[in-house]
Amino acid sequence: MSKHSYPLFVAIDGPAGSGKSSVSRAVARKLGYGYLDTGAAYRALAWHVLAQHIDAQDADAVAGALDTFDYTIGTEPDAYFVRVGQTDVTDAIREPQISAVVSAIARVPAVRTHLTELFRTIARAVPQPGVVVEGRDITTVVAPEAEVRILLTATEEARMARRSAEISTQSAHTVAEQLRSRDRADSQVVEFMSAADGVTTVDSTHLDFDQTIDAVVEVINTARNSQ
Ligand SMILES: Nc1ncnc2c1ncn2[C@@H]1O[C@H](COP(=O)(O)OP(=O)(O)O)[C@@H](O)[C@H]1O
Ligand SMILES: Nc1ccn([C@@H]2O[C@H](COP(=O)(O)OP(=O)(O)O)[C@@H](O)[C@H]2O)c(=O)n1
Repeated sequence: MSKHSYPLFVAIDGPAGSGKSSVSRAVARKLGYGYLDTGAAYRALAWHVLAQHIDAQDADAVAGALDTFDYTIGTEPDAYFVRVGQTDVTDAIREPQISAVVSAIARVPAVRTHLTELFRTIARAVPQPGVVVEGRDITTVVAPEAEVRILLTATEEARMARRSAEISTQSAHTVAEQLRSRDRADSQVVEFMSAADGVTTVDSTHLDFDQTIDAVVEVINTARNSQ
């Protein structure tokens, strides 16, 4: 199959709370593209590991859990869902107990290799003319050849404030501490705090949500026009 029969690949990376999921989904909706949230797969595997009473710190046991990991995700921006087997885990994977162990799951090399392949397969299969794929290592590992590569950033202060506004069950202090410690753990595995060569940075610190969407769409349009 020639390269042009695949959807246009928009790769977006960034730290927790930078707006990757919400902005990517809105951009996909606006452009009529598919949307792939890769963090959901790491979270769903963490959910599966906990459901199987596997120790999340036991790398071999976590890698073993991939054999029974039956994962489905919706790539329509308006019909997002995440399933493991027959169980809808869309909301369950956002719970604090999942966020607390997901970095341990994500540092297992066999997990990263397996999920990276899965992301490439899912992204290629979307029916739309393009796909927005967001995570931590999309611009660098999953799709370094992507037509559009963006690092979405915001100051730590802005990211913490946005995330704690979403979570009412925990104090702002707890949310900030957990986010900071997850970013620290994730940074040891993949680089997502600074842009790799050829990656365009969009800093949303002083942009509101709609302005951030416009900034990302502009990067996509510029890249498309130069191809
Ligand atoms: N530019 C922005 N200005 C204000 N709020 C934003 C902006 N971008 C994202 N948000 C909000 O911040 C929160 C975190 O965004 P989210 O997409 O979950 O981040 P990530 O996927 O990077 O962790 C959401 O409530 C989202 O609506
Ligand atoms: N491409 C990716 C995406 C997520 N992840 C891992 O999955 C976790 C959850 O990702 P997420 O995108 O849902 O996290 P948020 O930033 O949205 O809270 C991250 O903390 C990473 O440990 C990863 O390692 N590589």
